[in-house]
Amino acid sequence: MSTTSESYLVGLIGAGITASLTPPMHEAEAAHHGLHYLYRPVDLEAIGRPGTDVGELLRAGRDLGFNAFNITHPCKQLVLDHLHETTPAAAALKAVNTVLIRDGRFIGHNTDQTGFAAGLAAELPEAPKESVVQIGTGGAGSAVAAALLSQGVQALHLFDVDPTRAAERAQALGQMFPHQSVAAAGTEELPGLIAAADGVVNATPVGMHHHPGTPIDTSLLSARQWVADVIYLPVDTELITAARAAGCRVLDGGHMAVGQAADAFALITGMEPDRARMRAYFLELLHAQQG
Ligand SMILES: NC(=O)C1=CN([C@@H]2O[C@H](COP(=O)(O)OP(=O)(O)OC[C@H]3O[C@@H](n4cnc5c(N)ncnc54)[C@H](O)[C@@H]3O)[C@@H](O)[C@H]2O)C=CC1
Ligand SMILES: O=C1C[C@@](O)(C(=O)O)C[C@@H](O)[C@@H]1O
Repeated sequence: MSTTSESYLVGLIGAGITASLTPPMHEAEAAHHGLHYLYRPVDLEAIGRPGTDVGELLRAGRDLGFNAFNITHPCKQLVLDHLHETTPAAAALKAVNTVLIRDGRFIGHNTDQTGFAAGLAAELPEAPKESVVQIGTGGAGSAVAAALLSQGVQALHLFDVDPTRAAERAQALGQMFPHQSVAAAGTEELPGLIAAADGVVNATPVGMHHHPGTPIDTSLLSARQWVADVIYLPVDTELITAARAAGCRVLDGGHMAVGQAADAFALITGMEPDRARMRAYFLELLHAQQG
């Protein structure tokens, strides 16, 4: 038996997340810390609820004794209206993926941003950051762009097949980071920007198992550059593989997946997780899932 002060009850609210690897990552790390910790996916598709029910589900979770929730697609923006407090970074991004429940109040954080930033700092600590090109400016891309700027990228060039989205993101991020340069890039200037950049980041779905290919012409890459991907299905995307072959340093998408989970775990428990151990377990889970 355990009381609410001795155990943790956590959930993930989102659509199509029943097979997510985040719940087992949290539970395995908690076991290493000797914690009673249960983490349940609350799959909107499985329970037939729309994303707009996220506030109702949060309040039900609070009443049932949950300590925290991760929040994912399609609720990262919808949840904002239901929070009592939001960190300045998450408020600026207008996206929350972690809600702590403290004294009945909901406090929103964004560990997608901090998780990507932590992976970049740990894996590519010496990476030059004068100029970076990021492809894709959707949900994950917004958090990644803010992470890149928070890590000191001086000039960030954003490209998206939806140029309006890239322009809006560039403007919003420019306001968040007024001392750095953020600009939307056009199709014609992209090859030149990629060839000249210190780093190239993919935040599109291109490269996933069901969406093969690379989002850029990889012949533009050279050994002095670093390349990051957000995709982790597979971990070794065509982009990461081509970048490695060109001699580039790489950051695969598994680092963001583990980083967001590790940062949420730290916020929920107040304990520092062993990130290398979480990464090793994550890779084990991925391999098992792929048979
Ligand atoms: N590692 C992690 O923890 C996470 C990884 N992801 C990955 O991020 C990927 C993107 O997810 P979201 O941002 O949620 O999707 P999204 O649909 O919100 O954004 C994708 C963006 O990429 C753009 N895009 C698509 N193809 C493009 C191309 N060829 N060139 C330029 N832009 C292109 C779209 O117009 C859109 O703006 C997912 O496929 C997933 O694999 C997502 C969340 C967390
Ligand atoms: O978007 C994601 C991915 C996720 O939903 C998952 O299933 O691993 C977990 C969320 O915390 C994170 O923000």
